[in-house]
Amino acid sequence: MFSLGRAFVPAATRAFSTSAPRSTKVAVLGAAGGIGQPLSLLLKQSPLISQLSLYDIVNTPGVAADIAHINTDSKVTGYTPENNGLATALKDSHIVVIPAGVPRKPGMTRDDLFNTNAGIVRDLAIACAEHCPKAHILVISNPVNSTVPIVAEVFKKKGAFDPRRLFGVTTLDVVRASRFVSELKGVSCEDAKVTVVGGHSGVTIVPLLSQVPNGITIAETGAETEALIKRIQFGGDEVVKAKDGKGSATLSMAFAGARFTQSLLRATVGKETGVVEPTFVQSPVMADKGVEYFATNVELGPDGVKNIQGLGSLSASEEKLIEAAVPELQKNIAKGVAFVNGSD
Ligand SMILES: NC(=O)C1=CN([C@@H]2O[C@H](COP(=O)(O)OP(=O)(O)OC[C@H]3O[C@@H](n4cnc5c(N)ncnc54)[C@H](O)[C@@H]3O)[C@@H](O)[C@H]2O)C=CC1
Ligand SMILES: O=C([O-])CC(=O)C(=O)O
Repeated sequence: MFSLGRAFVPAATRAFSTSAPRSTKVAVLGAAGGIGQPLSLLLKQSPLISQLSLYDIVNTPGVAADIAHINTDSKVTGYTPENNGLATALKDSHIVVIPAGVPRKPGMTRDDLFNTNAGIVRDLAIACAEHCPKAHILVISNPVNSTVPIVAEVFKKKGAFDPRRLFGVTTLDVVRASRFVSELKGVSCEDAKVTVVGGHSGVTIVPLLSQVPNGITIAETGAETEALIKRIQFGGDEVVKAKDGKGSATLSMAFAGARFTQSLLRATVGKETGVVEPTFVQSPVMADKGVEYFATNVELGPDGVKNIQGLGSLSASEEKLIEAAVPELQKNIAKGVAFVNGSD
């Protein structure tokens, strides 16, 4: 489990710095945005990163200059499209995190972002496949259920696809679910661990509340449980509404994105074993239902995806939630695949 104290405070940086690898470059694409800036700030605190490479179409020099003054050991560089900036930003990257693209406004679904974000993600994926084909690609840009297949199809066309290295970042769903359960039950977030599976939009977000450990019991049915499930599935809308036209979750997403990136670094460069995070990956779990990508808990290893965990035992209500997620996921995934394959 990610822990601020362990991973991100300067004291921990000093404690870990002697064993940190000499050259681990992490690139953030969309680094000047609402998510990109705080995410880059949090990543600057990671002792497992030696170079933080910040790319955006605007404003990156300022963001990079600012973050570069923080006295942790990593070097920060900023790039815009000028002077072949994207290629330089990506070259030799171990991880590329992608929060580039537009966020929702009230009344929009994540799928409504497809028309703008699909092209942005496709073009960035082409650049990744050309300049850092072995990098781990972490997709934050929505709609995640479609943008992850877009990246996969681009990499397949370039002969560079390795499903162990492509991740849709769904960490915010478990971060939220944990917080909501802790509020409802009056328990610590540390204890309120919620497995969330499926995808990253509305009904495709499926919390497995019957599996919450540590003696926390949540009724299978009833108004309280229904409201909790709805809140987890539509937590993003809560933020979009509160921001009232000024975007969607940025700070909690930066926290979640930093947690996932740090976990992947711990497993890949830190060679730590037993690192498990939920993530939307090419997965056998629902393949027999025609769903090629699916989020479950995944054990991360030196090459990325090491072991995709199954669903465990489900209540009858959870079976129904998964059934409801399947057609939506099929549609979202097919849309992403068609976008790349129809765009030659
Ligand atoms: N996976 C998840 O759980 C979450 C995903 N998101 C998604 O993350 C994305 C970004 O959200 P925000 O940071 O709030 O948006 P934002 O608009 O504040 O920032 C996006 C940044 O992307 C940059 N950008 C646009 N086109 C680019 C390109 N071709 N190359 C590089 N950079 C480019 C923009 O200049 C801007 O700085 C949205 O699609 C949003 O829906 C948001 C929250 C949670
Ligand atoms: O709701 C949105 O559009 C942003 C997002 O993915 C989230 O907050 O989970």
